[in-house]
Formats: sequence, structure tokens, C-alpha cells
Amino acid sequence: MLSQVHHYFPIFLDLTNVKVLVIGGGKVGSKRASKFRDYGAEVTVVSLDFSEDLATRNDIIKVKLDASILGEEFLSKYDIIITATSDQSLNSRLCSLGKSLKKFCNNPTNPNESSFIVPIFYEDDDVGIAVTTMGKSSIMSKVILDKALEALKNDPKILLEIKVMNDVKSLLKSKIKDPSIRYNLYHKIFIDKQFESFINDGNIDSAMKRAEEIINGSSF
Ligand SMILES: C[C@@]1(CC(=O)O)C2=NC(=C\c3[nH]c(c(CCC(=O)O)c3CC(=O)O)Cc3[nH]c(c(CC(=O)O)c3CCC(=O)O)/C=C3\N/C(=C\2)[C@@H](CCC(=O)O)[C@]3(C)CC(=O)O)/[C@H]1CCC(=O)O
Ligand SMILES: NC(=O)c1ccc[n+]([C@@H]2O[C@H](COP(=O)([O-])OP(=O)(O)OC[C@H]3O[C@@H](n4cnc5c(N)ncnc54)[C@H](O)[C@@H]3O)[C@@H](O)[C@H]2O)c1
Repeated sequence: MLSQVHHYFPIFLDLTNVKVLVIGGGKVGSKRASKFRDYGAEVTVVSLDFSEDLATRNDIIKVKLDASILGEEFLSKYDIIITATSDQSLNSRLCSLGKSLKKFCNNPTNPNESSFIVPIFYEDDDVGIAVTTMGKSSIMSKVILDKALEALKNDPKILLEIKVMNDVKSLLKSKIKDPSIRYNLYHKIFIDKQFESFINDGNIDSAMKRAEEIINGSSF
């Protein structure tokens, strides 16, 4: 953590109503524009030309323009800026201008200039996993992600336990007002041997009954 290398704080963002500007509508810009749009952002792409993928997306705003004329007033309208043209010095200049306006900027041609990295990721209703090798190799990030997903697939108990622990949390919230007591009980239930053994047998009803027993038996 304390080395000289640039470090990035991982977060999972809700992109609803977030305004994203992608500069450059080629292979990299199109992929990022589509991904951000698919996750709910309002996406505008400024480019000299647009990939076929982008041309077919009528949910993404396209502006045909030489991005070298873009200035503060235009960039100010967006929350996130992605600089993906084939002109590296233009990418650097616009990303730097964006950051000076306190915008988050991603420069896929130079992670060191980026305020955030777009990781290799997987997410569904229960689990989100994002991997980066700090820009060293997206191929190796994919290898790591595949290993993590394989480990999850080989241990279906974990997915079951996520659902049960979520139900336990709801039960605790309905029965106990004090969050610190809830927190302690949540951990007590999680490490309880009987609770664990019901989960191992896939017996959710009994696991929930055991959780209730622990909650009712606690002195609060
Ligand atoms: C997730 C994904 C997002 C996306 O692009 O949407 C992504 N790269 C993807 C694909 C991909 N990337 C590259 C190839 C060509 C083959 C190869 O060489 O691998 C392909 C394949 C393809 O395009 O299909 C090469 C490459 N990548 C970067 C550079 C620049 C440099 O290293 O300087 C170069 C050299 C470019 C050049 O030649 O100039 C940099 C970045 N790429 C990142 C993310 C970030 C780091 C993530 C990490 O730490 O792992 C970071 C730092 C940018 C950032 O900050 O966002 C997407 C996942 C696809 C999947 O699922 O597999
Ligand atoms: N991060 C990654 O994963 C990754 C992967 C491959 C390539 N890259 C880098 O990303 C950059 C883009 O790669 P690509 O494969 O998408 O290239 P590309 O040639 O497919 O697309 C470049 C786009 O930039 C636009 N453009 C160029 N100059 C412009 C200007 N002045 N104003 C507006 N638009 C302009 C072009 O019209 C084109 O649509 C390259 O610098 C490449 O090295 C990054």
C-alpha cells in the first residue's frame, strides 16, 4: 500500500443518470461506451468516425467532431470522461483538462494518468468481482477472474450462504433495534456449528430456525 506505485480504490458504482463522455468512437471507445450505457449511464461519444457497433446504438448520443477543439465548457457538462482516440497526446491533454475540472477521467492509453481503471469484471444479482493488474495485463486479469469464478462454481454452498445470511440480516433487523447487538449476533450465527451444518446439508429452513433460536436466546 505504501509503495510509490499509483494505487486505486475499488468501488462499485451506480451509473444511473451519470453523464459519461467518451472521446474516440473506435474499438476501445465503442466497447467502453456500450458497457457504461448498458449499466445505466447517459453516454455521449465524440469522434471523427464511429464503429459499426456504435452506429447501431440509438441509446448513445454521437457527435461527429474533431475533439482537439473541445474545451472546459464542453467537458464541464460530464461527470466521467474517457479519452479513447488514437491520438495519445490528445488523450493526455483532454484527460488532464478533465481532471483539472474535478471530473473522473479514464485514459485507456495510459493508466497512470487515469483517475480510475476499468477492471475486468463479473457481476450478477448476488456477487460482483472486479480484477485489475494495475494496467499490467488485461489478459492476466482475465485469468485471475476465471480462477475466482471457477472457485465459486466449485463451492455452490457459498452462493446459498449469501442468500441465507441476507435472510438472517432481514430477520435481525425486524427483531432487534440496536445495530451493535445485531452485528454481534450476525457473527455469532455465522460461526454457529449447528447453523453451519444445516447450510452444508442445504437445509435452509432448519438453518433459519437455528438463527431464530440464537436471536431469541440472546439477552438483549
Ligand atoms: C477490461 C477491459 C476494458 C475495456 O477495454 O472495455 C480492459 N482491457 C480490455 C481489453 C484489452 N486490452 C488490451 C487488449 C489487446 C490485447 C492485450 O495486449 O491484452 C484488449 C483486448 C480487446 O480489446 O479485446 C491491451 C491494453 N490494455 C491497456 C493498454 C494500455 C497500456 O497498457 O498502457 C493496452 C495496450 C494497448 C496498446 O497496444 O496501446 C490498458 C488497460 N486495459 C484495461 C481494461 C485497464 C487495465 C485492466 C487491468 O489492470 O487488467 C487499462 C489500464 C485501461 C483502463 O484504465 O481502463 C477490456 C477487457 C476485455 C476482456 O474481458 O478480456
Ligand atoms: N485499454 C485498452 O484496453 C486498449 C486496448 C487496445 C488499444 N488501446 C489504445 O486505445 C486507443 C484507441 O484504440 P482503438 O483500437 O479504439 O483505435 P481505433 O483506431 O479503432 O479508434 C480511434 C478512434 O479515435 C477517433 N479519433 C482520432 N482522432 C480524433 C480526434 N482528433 N477527434 C475525435 N476523434 C478522433 C477516430 O475517429 C477513431 O474512431 C489507442 O491509443 C490504443 O493504443 C487501449
